[in-house]
Amino acid sequence: MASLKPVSTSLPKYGVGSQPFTVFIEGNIGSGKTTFIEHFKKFEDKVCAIAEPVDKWRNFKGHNLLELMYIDPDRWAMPFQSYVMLTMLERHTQITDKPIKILERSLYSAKYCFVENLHKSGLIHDGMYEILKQWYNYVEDITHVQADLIVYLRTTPEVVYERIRKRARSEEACVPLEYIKQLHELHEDWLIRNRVGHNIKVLEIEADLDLSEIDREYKRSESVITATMQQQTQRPAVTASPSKRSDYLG
Ligand SMILES: Nc1ncnc2c1ncn2[C@@H]1O[C@H](COP(=O)(O)OP(=O)(O)O)[C@@H](O)[C@H]1O
Ligand SMILES: Nc1nc2c(ncn2[C@H]2C[C@H](O)[C@@H](COP(=O)(O)O)O2)c(=O)[nH]1
Repeated sequence: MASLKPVSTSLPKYGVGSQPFTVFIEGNIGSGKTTFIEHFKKFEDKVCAIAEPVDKWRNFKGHNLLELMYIDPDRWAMPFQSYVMLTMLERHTQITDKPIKILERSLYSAKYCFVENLHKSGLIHDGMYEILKQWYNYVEDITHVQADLIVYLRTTPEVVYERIRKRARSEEACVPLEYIKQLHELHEDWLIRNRVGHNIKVLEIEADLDLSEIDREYKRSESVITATMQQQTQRPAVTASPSKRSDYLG
């Protein structure tokens, strides 16, 4: 059978020019991403804030895929990851008329942290891993993923482990500290050591700070988001019309 031709690099990607300045909020489980995004809801006239679709994962046509992934990863980690990819891609391509889009997590944390960890831990077979990687490569070949800034809620595993226990999400009841440590190192490889060689600006937030002290970090991130947007609008707008970039926080 003739081999499929590779996707032509000359074809325009789906979604080019359709997305505004886009920020990913990344961090370990329990690092405070949802709480951080709630803080930005007060800028709702300028910010389209999109939470991670955990509810979709916990009830997909009556199936709790998140729970199935945790209790039977050999069987359910792969289908769970494929549904994560679908739901995250829906968010990356979601249209908004607001000048700033803030996403909780991204295709990239699923790829570089969770899928990597499942494979390193032997919870997904090499064949499954290769299928998922090929899906990621194809999706990135044909779809424009707007990524202008990553806000990394940097934490220590022990701190977030306690937060997860207090939050007491039933599906996470059996998550061991070792799993959180593995995810921490993969976030550090990706966002601090830049082992994947991405060129997205990363803002590191001290997310171990308690709720009573972290406000200063939220304020700092507002300033960096605004400043990064201004720097970008001084360069020719490549992937979104300048009009989408005219407004700022504040
Ligand atoms: N800075 C913080 N200090 C202490 N607890 C926090 C902080 N941020 C969030 N939490 C709490 O920790 C738990 C996880 O926060 P959440 O925002 O759901 O994290 P994520 O979305 O990253 O999993 C929640 O119970 C939340 O109330
Ligand atoms: N196996 C995977 N699990 C994932 C992925 N993305 C999120 N998750 C899990 C981790 C948590 O139990 C829950 C929500 O994450 P929070 O950090 O918001 O608490 O979903 C993934 O890609 N693979």
